[in-house]
Amino acid sequence: MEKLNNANIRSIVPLITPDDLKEEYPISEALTKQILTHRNEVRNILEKKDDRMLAIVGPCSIHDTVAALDYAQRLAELRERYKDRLCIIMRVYFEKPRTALGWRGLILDPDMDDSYKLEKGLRQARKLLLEINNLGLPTGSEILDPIVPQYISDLISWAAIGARTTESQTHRELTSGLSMPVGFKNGTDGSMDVAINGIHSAHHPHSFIGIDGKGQTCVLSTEGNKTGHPILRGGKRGPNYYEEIIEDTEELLIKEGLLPVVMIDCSHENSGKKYFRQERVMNSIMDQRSKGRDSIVGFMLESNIHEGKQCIPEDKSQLSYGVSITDACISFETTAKILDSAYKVLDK
Ligand SMILES: O=C[C@H](O)[C@H](O)COP(=O)(O)O
Ligand SMILES: C=C(OP(=O)(O)O)C(=O)O
Repeated sequence: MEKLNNANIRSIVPLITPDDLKEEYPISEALTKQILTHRNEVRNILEKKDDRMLAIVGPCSIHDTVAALDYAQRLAELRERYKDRLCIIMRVYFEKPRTALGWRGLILDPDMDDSYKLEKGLRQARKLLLEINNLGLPTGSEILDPIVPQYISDLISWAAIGARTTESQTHRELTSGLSMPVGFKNGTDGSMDVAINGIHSAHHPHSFIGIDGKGQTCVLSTEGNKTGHPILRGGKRGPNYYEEIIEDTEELLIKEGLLPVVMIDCSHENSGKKYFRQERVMNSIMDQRSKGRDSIVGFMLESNIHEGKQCIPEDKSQLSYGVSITDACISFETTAKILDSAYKVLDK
């Protein structure tokens, strides 16, 4: 007989609970204090109580945790070297929102073969976040699935809502309950109003359905998250890191009763998805900062050990080490050069 319920569901498999995963990979008291400090650093920069710039730097997506830790060790050195002018946070993206179809990220599909071993993905993600934070390096990630934060968000110091979900009620409500500062990307079409509406919505308390640490379905009632800020990532009409656009955005934010602060994503439509153009965007950002436009409080770079991107091969042993399997990235060498130049501008 034709099924009435779950007609299109192939299987339902129970998943480890957030509490059980946290027991396997616990956060120490020292790390808890460190992450609270890192989140406060980010908040202070966003509130302009600290004039350093936020630098969210790292791979478009994590697919190889060994290479990610190798990258983190290199970035941790730069964080320490430039800490008086830059607050460097590693981009540790485990979930990929897709325009249509494509690999969904390490948590959903760690083996990159549509086998969707989620429990393995969650374990790898939590373990890696602990390892990176243990280097003294804070982590930043996109929040995509509304349940996943219960498993890993205690290890994240800054988060983003992506361009494809910035208009989503679910993500705005979810953000209102998140503990770290959260940026909203402008929409894929370039619209800033969806990001501003997202920031306003997330400021407020909400109630929605979620799970607790034991995996029990619950009504979650939130306090509201007051740390929302826009992330300019360009759109269908082109880049939005130019001076006039930043000026207009500042005016819009003030009119909306928000602090005139923005973060600029050097990648995506700000670089026309040409990874090498990120350096050009950074040059403009730093030129604007040097002329006094301190509303630009941060930037994002998609960077990996080696530049470019690769397709996911059938035989995973053929993957090139330290090369992105989603958007193309600049190399670590170029990243170090860009961060050094940014530091010199800010140090004047
Ligand atoms: O940052 C990564 C990608 O831009 C995003 O996940 C969308 O990717 P897609 O357009 O290749 O699906
Ligand atoms: C998907 C991303 O960006 P956006 O939401 O701006 O496309 C990303 O930063 O990985």
